[in-house]
Amino acid sequence: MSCTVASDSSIIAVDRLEKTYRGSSLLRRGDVDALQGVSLHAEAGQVFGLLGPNGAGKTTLIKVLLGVIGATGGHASLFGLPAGSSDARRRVGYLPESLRVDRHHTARSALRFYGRLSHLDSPTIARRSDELLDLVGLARRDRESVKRFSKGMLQRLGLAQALMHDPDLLILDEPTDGLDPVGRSEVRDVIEQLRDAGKTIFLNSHILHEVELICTHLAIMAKGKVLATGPIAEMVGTRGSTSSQIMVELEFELPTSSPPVDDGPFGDGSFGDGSGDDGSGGDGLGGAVTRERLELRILEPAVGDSVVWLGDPIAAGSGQLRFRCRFGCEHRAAVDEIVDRIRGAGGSLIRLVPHRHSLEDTFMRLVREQQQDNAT
Ligand SMILES: Nc1ncnc2c1ncn2[C@@H]1O[C@H](COP(=O)(O)OP(=O)(O)OP(=O)(O)O)[C@@H](O)[C@H]1O
Repeated sequence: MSCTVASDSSIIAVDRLEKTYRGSSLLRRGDVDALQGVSLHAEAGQVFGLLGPNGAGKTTLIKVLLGVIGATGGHASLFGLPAGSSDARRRVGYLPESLRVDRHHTARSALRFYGRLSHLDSPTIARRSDELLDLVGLARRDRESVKRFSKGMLQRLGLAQALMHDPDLLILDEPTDGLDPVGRSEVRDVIEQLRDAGKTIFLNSHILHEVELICTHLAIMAKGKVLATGPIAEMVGTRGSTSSQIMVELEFELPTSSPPVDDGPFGDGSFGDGSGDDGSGGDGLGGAVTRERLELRILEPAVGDSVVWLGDPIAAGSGQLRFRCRFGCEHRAAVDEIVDRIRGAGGSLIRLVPHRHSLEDTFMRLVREQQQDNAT
């Protein structure tokens, strides 16, 4: 899944970047390798999320991109220009994790202040302020003291300040952190509008759900390393995912007239023998049903013989038992096989919903694998 080849349209290109914070013998503090060969790239129009647990190196990477600190190895560029150079910096808007706007400001006077910092002239400041206050939903509260603003409103004002000089790239440090659900959704709406307007956005977050909702592309970091990077659909989907497991939710009915497990509806009380010798290819399938319980079992070379679902009917009526189960298997053929067997036993399929892996599944697996690697 790792894909680090920069192209001509790369807005951000990071290549084997390293950053070591030097320790101090006086303070008995050792060196910290915050970035250990980080490579990633973001293209124009992407919303690129940097996801990682505390201490992963996300803020350090953003600081290097903004030129706040220098790298100790590797290379980082924005728009093909060295990260931190004034030409690159001019084309970037930045929203820090907690922007402190002086309490005496109104939203409009704050934007005037930031516009002047960006050396914009007064007519441009007035025009951009109108556009941006409208975009972030503060047009009607523009002359109110920011003292009365909620955290969400302050964050939206922060987005407006980052956009004053109409940058090509927006870098957002934890843009929804500390906001309530309403505030988060409002900030997300603004980011989505910017994405639709074609802005490139690079954001850093440890909120998995937010990243999944907003981002088109992603890098997962832990302990100074990129564990995976690519389009978000690949990170959470089944196709091309680092895990090929398919999660399936299945709802079906079986006739109640079937005898109990020892002499069940699948001939000898079970279906399949799990050996793979039953014409189901390499993926054997086993299962058993009684009036009360149904057991689905899949034998696959990758996972071995395992009971994947064992459960009670969710409803009974008019000669039918209804079951709902959710299970994971490595091969699509196994899903087809289960469906065929249910039909073959006189059952009928009500629903079959393939589930994507959640980003959390992918994230937790990668971080756990890294922890295991470090432990060995
Ligand atoms: N100025 C510094 N001096 C020494 N070590 C530092 C400094 N800044 C960060 N670190 C260390 O570098 C590592 C990466 O920190 P960084 O803040 O980049 O991670 P992060 O992913 O942004 O974490 P968080 O989500 O907690 O902000 C951590 O071990 C941190 O303690």
